[in-house]
Amino acid sequence: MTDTTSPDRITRLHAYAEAAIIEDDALVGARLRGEELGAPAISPATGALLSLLARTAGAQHVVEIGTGTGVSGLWLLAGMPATGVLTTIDPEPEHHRAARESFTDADIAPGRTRLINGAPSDVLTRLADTTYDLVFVDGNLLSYPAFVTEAVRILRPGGLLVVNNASAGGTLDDPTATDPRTLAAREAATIVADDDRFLPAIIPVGTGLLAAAKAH
Ligand SMILES: C[S@@+](CC[C@H](N)C(=O)[O-])C[C@H]1O[C@@H](n2cnc3c(N)ncnc32)[C@H](O)[C@@H]1O
Repeated sequence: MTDTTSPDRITRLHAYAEAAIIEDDALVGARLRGEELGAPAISPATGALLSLLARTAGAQHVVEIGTGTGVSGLWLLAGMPATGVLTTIDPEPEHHRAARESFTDADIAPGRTRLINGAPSDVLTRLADTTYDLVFVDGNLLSYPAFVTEAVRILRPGGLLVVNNASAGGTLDDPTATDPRTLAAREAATIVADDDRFLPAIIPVGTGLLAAAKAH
């Protein structure tokens, strides 16, 4: 009988999940801008899953931490209703300029995106409690505990928290890894795991997604 848990098979399945997603010209352009500016984007399969989650959550009001050049934003917008608004935060003005180009290329109406340039930890504290349908956390791993704490606060009941790079680049499950990035990713996961209002799951796509639904 085939061993469905063999490392080879899992690696092939991951490769298939990524290769099965064909990105359109706007996404390809956004990804290229990210490579040029050193802002690595989520993987295609992660993007497809973000769209799926946004659509199933009926996400009208979405917050993204770590805009980059707009790859994850485009995937989120693709799953949101046409009236949905993406609020996306990044400290780098150059990344926001590139993301604006990406959104324009994809014919995203200007009113559908709110790009806030600033330190995400500061900007997040200004967002209202229990308002947002979905919060996508990306960007600086060291700040994940602060981001997740704020995300928990601003999500509405029934809202969805999605944390990118939940494996901290693959070190999270290594008990000997005690570097600050791994510790921060563990702390962020623990905040969610210890909060009885959340139903979490780790999804092995890209570098790992932590998804958690807030109780109604
Ligand atoms: C990995 S890229 C984001 C990629 C984007 N989410 C995507 O998939 O298209 C990380 C972004 O986080 C931003 N960033 C830098 N420092 C940050 C911080 N302290 N907090 C949050 N984001 C930060 C960077 O400017 C960069 O645009």
